[in-house]
Order: sequence, then structure tokens, then C-alpha cells
Amino acid sequence: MNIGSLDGRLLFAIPKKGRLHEKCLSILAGSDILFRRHHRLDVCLVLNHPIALVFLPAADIPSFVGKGNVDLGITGHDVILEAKMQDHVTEVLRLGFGKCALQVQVPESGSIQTIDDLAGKRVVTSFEVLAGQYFDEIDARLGLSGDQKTRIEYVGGSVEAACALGLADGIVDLVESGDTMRAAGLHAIGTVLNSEAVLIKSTVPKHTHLTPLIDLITSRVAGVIAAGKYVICQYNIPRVQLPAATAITPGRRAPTISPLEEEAWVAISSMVEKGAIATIMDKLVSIGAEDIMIFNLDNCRV
Ligand SMILES: Nc1ncnc2c1ncn2[C@@H]1O[C@H](COP(=O)(O)OP(=O)(O)OP(=O)(O)O)[C@@H](O)[C@H]1O
Ligand SMILES: O=P(O)(O)OC[C@H]1O[C@H](OP(=O)(O)OP(=O)(O)O)[C@H](O)[C@@H]1O
Repeated sequence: MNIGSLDGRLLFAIPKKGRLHEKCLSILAGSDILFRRHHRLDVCLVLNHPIALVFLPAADIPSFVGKGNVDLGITGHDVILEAKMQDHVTEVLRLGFGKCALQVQVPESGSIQTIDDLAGKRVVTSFEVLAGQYFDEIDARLGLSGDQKTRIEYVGGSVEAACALGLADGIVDLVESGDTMRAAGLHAIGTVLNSEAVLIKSTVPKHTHLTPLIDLITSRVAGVIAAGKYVICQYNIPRVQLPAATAITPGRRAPTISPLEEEAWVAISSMVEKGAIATIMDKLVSIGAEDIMIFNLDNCRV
């Protein structure tokens, strides 16, 4: 592939490895963005759209999109703020995966047990901007200045080992399940930020002719995300219970209500959030619903 073949194409940045990579590949598949990635190549052409995918480290994607070198990208909300790109990129969609929290952590059994105890000491992190901003506020509140201020030191990885190695009194790192933190004998004493994966575009796009394609891809990605979040709930209910049933399954706009051959009954079909389905079914049973069925969505537009 020569670089000339990228001319006029929408450049779409995807995390090349790490926690967000696999989910991004399934979003591309669900959006019918077809590509063949050649071994070791980080740029590849999409077969069925004027798009090229650029596989980059998640932390580099905000700058590429913010500076307009790349038109669209998927990355974490956390790394947008860490790269100070929040004024240069627009978060078009929250994607509901890659959920984690950037937390201040200290050894479970140590003398430091609060943020105020940790202020003025050594903190190791890969998020030096966010950790710096967080502790600047704490230091200011406690009146710490000059040499008394919290020392933030950058490391590129294995942050959780820093306390055990004697490099730090506390760390600032991402937590999802908490397994990594607990395995390192640490616990959280403060939250700097909550994060999830987001679809981003340049706030001031360089290639305005690509706006319709950006909107099309955004709508497809939104459909894939919604299909993962919702299921279809279908059931029969006595007609007299319609108001109660509609309140339990209101749908996104309104439930679909169909007559049955039996005059006193109706069938209802409604989109409901996957996470709430057990409770919703309990409630439907309690008002006399029968034949309740749940269907997964392959894809949708909302
Ligand atoms: N444990 C986690 N659970 C959920 N999301 C996470 C987790 N760790 C990181 N993330 C999200 O994924 C983004 C990329 O983090 P990750 O550690 O996967 O990247 P990486 O450093 O490029 O990959 P690798 O860790 O393989 O070197 C983070 O900025 C954050 O938004
Ligand atoms: O709370 P948990 O579910 O344990 O997740 C937290 C861990 O996940 C991330 O690292 P990752 O495993 O992606 O590897 P990395 O250290 O190479 O970034 C993050 O840096 C934490 O170390």
C-alpha cells in the first residue's frame, strides 16, 4: 500500500492493543466496516468505504484526532484529559465499555490512609497531568508550597509495583475489578476520574467534505452500541393491565401494542435495557403478564 492511496479517505484511529482493542474490532464488524490488516502494518484500507483505519496506542489517539491528522477515533475519556485534548476533540458517543476509574491507591497496611496523609509525599503514575491537577488542588487546600508539594513521578507501566519497590508512598492508576490493586496489597483512598471508551472527532475538522461520512459511521456505531445494551421484551397481558404494563416497559419511544384474537388480551413488544430485564420480568409477572420472551438484537438504529 502506498501513502497516496490514503488521499481523500476518512482516517479512523483504533487502539492497536490493550483493553479497548477487541471491543473496537467488534464495533467495526457490527458497523460493516470491512478490512484486511496486513501483518505488522498499522494503517489499512477499508474495503467497502473510503476509510483507512489507523491502529495507534490508545493514549496517542486524542492528539492525532485533536490536531486533525486523523478524523475519527475510539479511545478512553481518561487519555483525552491526560493529553489535554478536551478542547480539541468532541466526544461524539459514549461507548459503554472500557469502564474504569483513575484512583489514588496506598498500601493497605501503612501509616498513610487518607489523601491528606499522602499530600506532600511521593506519588507514582502514568497519568502525571491528571494526578498533578488533582494533587495541586489538595496541596493548595492544605497550604503546601515549594518543596512541601506532592511529588508526582511518571512511570510507563507496572505502576502498582511502585510502593513495594520503595519508589512511592502512593500511586494513581486505573481500577476496574480491583484485582490488580488488591494483588499488589493496595487499596483506594480517592477517585480522580471515572472513564469509559468514547468515539471522538476533531472539534475543528480539517476535512469538512468528510462530515457526512463521519455522521454515517457515528450512526452505525450508535446502533451497534444500542444493540448490545437493549433487548426486545415481548409478552401477552390482559387489556385492563395496559397502563401498568406500559409503565413497566415504556420502550424508547413507546411500546408496540398488538391485538390478539382473544379480545381481553393484547401483545406488547418493547425495547428494554439488558441490565434491567430480570426486574422487569418480575414486575410483568406480578401484573399478570404471560408468555414473556426476550430477544437479543443483532443490530439496530435508534
Ligand atoms: N482494567 C481496565 N478496565 C477497563 N478499561 C481499562 C482498563 N485499563 C485501561 N482501560 C482503558 O483502556 C485504555 C487503554 O489502556 P490499556 O492499558 O489497555 O492501554 P495500553 O497501555 O495501550 O495497552 P497495554 O496495557 O496492553 O500496553 C485506558 O486509557 C482506559 O481508558
Ligand atoms: O482493576 P483491574 O480489573 O485489575 O484492572 C486494572 C488494571 O488494568 C490496567 O492494566 P492492564 O491490565 O490493561 O495492563 P497494563 O498494566 O499493561 O496497562 C490498569 O493499568 C490496571 O493495572
